[in-house]
Amino acid sequence: MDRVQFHLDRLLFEKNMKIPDLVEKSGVNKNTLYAIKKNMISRVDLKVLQNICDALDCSLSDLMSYVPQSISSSREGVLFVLSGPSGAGKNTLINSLKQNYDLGLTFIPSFTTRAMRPGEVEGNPYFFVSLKDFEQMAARGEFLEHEIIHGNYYGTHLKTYEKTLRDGKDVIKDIDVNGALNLKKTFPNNIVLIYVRPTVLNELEDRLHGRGDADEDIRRRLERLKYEESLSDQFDFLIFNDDIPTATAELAQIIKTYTKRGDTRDVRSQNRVETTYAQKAK
Ligand SMILES: Nc1ncnc2c1ncn2[C@@H]1O[C@H](COP(=O)(O)OP(=O)(O)OP(=O)(O)O)[C@@H](O)[C@H]1O
Ligand SMILES: Nc1nc2c(ncn2[C@@H]2O[C@H](COP(=O)(O)O)[C@@H](O)[C@H]2O)c(=O)[nH]1
Repeated sequence: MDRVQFHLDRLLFEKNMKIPDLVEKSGVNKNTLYAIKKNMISRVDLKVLQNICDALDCSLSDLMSYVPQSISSSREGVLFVLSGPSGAGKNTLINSLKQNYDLGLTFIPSFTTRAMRPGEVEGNPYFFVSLKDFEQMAARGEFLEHEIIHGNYYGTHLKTYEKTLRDGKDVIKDIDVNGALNLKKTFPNNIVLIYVRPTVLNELEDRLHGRGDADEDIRRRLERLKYEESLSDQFDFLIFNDDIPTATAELAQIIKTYTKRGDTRDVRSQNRVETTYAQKAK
């Protein structure tokens, strides 16, 4: 597996640029850029990296990350990742699962720079840190992956994931689409990616209003919807969260299938469930 991962795809999206724009701005060969974008390059000149970073006005840690062998080869626990548009109900389903099913899942809080919402506390669902502290943690390589989403930073804590999965514990966490797909490269054999959305996407706005989000924040969150939807077919399952108990049951069913005691922990070898609501996305 690729333990060095490039994030050029995301950076281009964020800068609203295409490969030809970057060729022009960086002077780097088109084929090299495509290979980096697809994470299909095994060696690269430092000057090339420098030119790309200059052209995108980003740091090397924005462009690429490194996953240590110790974590990339972990096969112990299974990591269930919920992604999807803001307001889809990912956290609602995780909480509903905790309350209604005893599946022995561990939830690992991420670190974020966003402000606490009413009802949230330190360590649940996040560790809330300043931008400076987050950047220092990122520079020290403490994150398995990190992303800027809706203007805030979010990061998964490498050591905690390493220990929890190595201890054989199954983990559930909501992660944005980029983070989810990056984690799939890190844990190709013991990750299940689940995309959550309401059948009618227009409902998202009402849900976010209902949650108490500010108008400006809602606008920013929904701006990402098209991008998120464009990646949904890369997920293993799609859950339509229209009715919370039904969607929770679908989620529980997927999890039970992958965590049966006595089964191999290599989730690739297990059959996937197909039900009315939880559909294999491809
Ligand atoms: N099936 C549903 N029907 C109606 N409302 C729902 C449903 N599921 C969740 N909600 C409500 O929608 C709002 C957003 O849900 P939630 O915070 O779980 O979304 P999320 O996907 O975790 O969002 P984000 O990505 O912004 O963290 C909450 O107020 C929640 O109560
Ligand atoms: N890439 C990552 N995405 C994360 C992480 N923790 C949460 N998230 C995602 O961020 C958005 C916004 O969350 P909110 O709590 O501010 O509404 C949502 O899509 C989460 O799934 C993380 O560690 N890495």
